[in-house]
Amino acid sequence: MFFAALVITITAAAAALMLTTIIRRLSNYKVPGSPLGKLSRWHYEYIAASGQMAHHALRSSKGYPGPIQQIQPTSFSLTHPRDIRQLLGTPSAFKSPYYGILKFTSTNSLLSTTDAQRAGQMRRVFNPYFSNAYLLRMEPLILAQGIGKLMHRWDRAIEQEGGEVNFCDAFNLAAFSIISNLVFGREISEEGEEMRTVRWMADATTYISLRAVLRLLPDWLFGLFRKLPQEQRHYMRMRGYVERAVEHRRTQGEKKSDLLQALVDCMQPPLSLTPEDVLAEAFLLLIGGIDPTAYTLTWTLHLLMLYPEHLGKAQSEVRSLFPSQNHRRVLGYAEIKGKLPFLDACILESMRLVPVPCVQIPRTCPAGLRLRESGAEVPPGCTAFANIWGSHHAEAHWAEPSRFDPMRFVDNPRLKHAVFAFGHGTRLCMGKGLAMMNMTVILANILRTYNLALPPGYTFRGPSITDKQGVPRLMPMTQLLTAKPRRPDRDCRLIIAKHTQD
Ligand code: HEM
Repeated sequence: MFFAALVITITAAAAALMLTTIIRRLSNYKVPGSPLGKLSRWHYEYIAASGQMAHHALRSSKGYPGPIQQIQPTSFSLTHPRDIRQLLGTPSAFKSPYYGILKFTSTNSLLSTTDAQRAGQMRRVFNPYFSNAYLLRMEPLILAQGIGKLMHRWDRAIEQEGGEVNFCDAFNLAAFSIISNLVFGREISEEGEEMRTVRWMADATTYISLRAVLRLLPDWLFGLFRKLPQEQRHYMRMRGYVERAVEHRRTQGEKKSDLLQALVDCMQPPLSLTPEDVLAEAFLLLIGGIDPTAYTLTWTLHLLMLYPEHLGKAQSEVRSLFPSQNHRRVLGYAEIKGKLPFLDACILESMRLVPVPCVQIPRTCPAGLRLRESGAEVPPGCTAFANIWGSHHAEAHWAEPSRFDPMRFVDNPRLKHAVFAFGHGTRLCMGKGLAMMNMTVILANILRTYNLALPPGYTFRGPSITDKQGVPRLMPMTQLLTAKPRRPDRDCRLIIAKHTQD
């Protein structure tokens, strides 16, 4: 009797506690949001781990329920560009512990650290190597390794293979060559070797991305997915590549003046980085430097191919300013910077439509952060996600958001401040200048030199070329940490021919 009463009392108490928690959570913070998300953090973790973050961010911005939404019991998502700028521009809104999933090795890098002091120190170490002056000095190397080698291969493909090329592979290879020479002072020399390295790199980033999103799941579930033999093997190869570069630099007598040397020098006081710390930073430069640049280029060229009117316009712009009497001369950044407004707009519009490396950028909120647009005060210690994908597609901010329309930036240059593909504020991407230089130079030279056509039997869209709104459909995408084409072997092919008349 006594035990029965005890069990009933405990059960009733537990039920009452659960009910109060549910009611408290649902009525918590008077902002819109899905009840599931308000009740439990697992709903959103599942969305992230299943690669649906972009889809979810998009869905949450459709119909625009307002500038702020609750996505977890203590997490909010911000969609208005002004609120995003305010959040990312607030120095005391530190990176949230979510960044822990972005550890490339066993220690934190600049990207994953939530320690603002350590981040400040590392940014000061990196800064001189991303300055305009340094990049201009290194331009001959960047051009030779990137567009120079790419055009050499494409010219050969015209002569030997009927002009069929894969632009996704070409951009990965170009980005890899530039970073391995600029950062590590190393060449990937033989032709066969180059393509194999690029495949290892793609597998390594898949492994890192999967490991990152699976870390959102409970440990036991992560354990089940841990075995990805090929991806893991290739991750280890790339790790070996970075380790050997660091080790070689540490042990060789001669000092160089590059990023790797700057990192190796940090092993001395005052920073006293451990070898694992140096490895983590070097790995960040490799992966952060290659993946986003190569895939932003891939999406931009894909979009230009889907919209022939914009392709034609971009080609005319570069060809009329820089006639191609001498095909062998590669256009450099100093020559074209600021002179190709339409091409600049195409790159920006592509980064708006597909902001490759970021869906949501999370920050831990400090006390007293009142958002100007929503008027909400996010409770201190809670996570606020800058919903980049959602903001870039919100109908409240963009006319026909799913359409690739570079003219929107030509007509209204101020709109560029609402594009956050490189982040914003104190933790803005360090490689923005290098990436813009690479992307502009590569695209301008391709558009000037080659005529581009889709190969026969180019079928990713199946029977319907456009979506319900009449907008050309993008090739299928895999969205883990970065947005990549799902079938680059099928969907990133082009037939190229040399352009001969201006
Ligand atoms: C189109 C190309 C690129 C895009 C779209 C891009 C985008 C981003 C984004 C969104 C972040 C994170 C911002 C945040 O978490 O708040 C970031 C961070 C970073 N990126 Fe990039 N990135 C690109 C190319 C590069 C390149 C070429 C490098 C250098 C080799 C680079 C180095 C870094 C570094 C070091 C950070 C960490 C900065 C910090 O946490 O303070 N990125 N990038």
